[in-house]
Amino acid sequence: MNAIESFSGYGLEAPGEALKLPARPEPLAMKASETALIVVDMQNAYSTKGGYLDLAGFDVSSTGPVIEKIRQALATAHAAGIQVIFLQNGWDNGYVEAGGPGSPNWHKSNALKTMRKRPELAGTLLAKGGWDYQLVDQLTPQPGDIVVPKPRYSGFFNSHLDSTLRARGIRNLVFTGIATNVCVESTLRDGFHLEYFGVVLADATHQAGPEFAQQAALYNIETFFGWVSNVEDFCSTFASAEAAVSAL
Ligand SMILES: NC(=O)N/C=C\C(=O)O
Repeated sequence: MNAIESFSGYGLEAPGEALKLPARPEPLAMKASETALIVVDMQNAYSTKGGYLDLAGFDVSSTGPVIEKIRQALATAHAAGIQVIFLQNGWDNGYVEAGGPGSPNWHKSNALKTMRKRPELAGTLLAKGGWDYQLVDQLTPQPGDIVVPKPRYSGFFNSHLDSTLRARGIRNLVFTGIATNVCVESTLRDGFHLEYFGVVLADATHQAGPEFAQQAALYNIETFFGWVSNVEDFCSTFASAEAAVSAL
């Protein structure tokens, strides 16, 4: 019996059968009705040439397969009745939400730093309404999906993510998106401290920076904050929930 199997719930029994997702360091039992698929920041900024990460000098040349893996995970989540949540990172076009010099974000954000270094880019990176901020065309939210804007790396800060999840009785968060070592890991870590069970689908994520950053993030998650699985196992595990939903 793993940690989740021994948990008795909120007092209200969530519908559906608990399925066992193969994961490291051990399988995880989850009900589709208590699970959300979180798609982290799949915006032009993070996965498209000419977007913020590319302009700031990060390699985005191998994000294509990640988009495809996320599409597969989304198809399974939709069919299985798993709530899909898209996180979308950025700020108002006046950058008030980014914080001024009194905020560490103003000093550390490579988007803000890149715009300060290259004034011709001012107002273009991660600004609401702009191309850079938009979700990539291949991953358009479907009816019923929820988009949660966020102004910091962690999806739990200055956002409605926590209340959105709690209101739906969701306690398992399945993570995909970019970047594994920044917004994915930050959100999963904060989720851990808020008592959510976080699992990352490694092949549906990509790091910002060298490959060792991906490995380090996955190591941290597997060892300290959550679980690591992959898209194939996610899809085959929830195929039976899919069958149950289509039989309704
Ligand atoms: N989505 C992310 O992981 N973002 C990483 C860096 C940034 O937003 O500056």
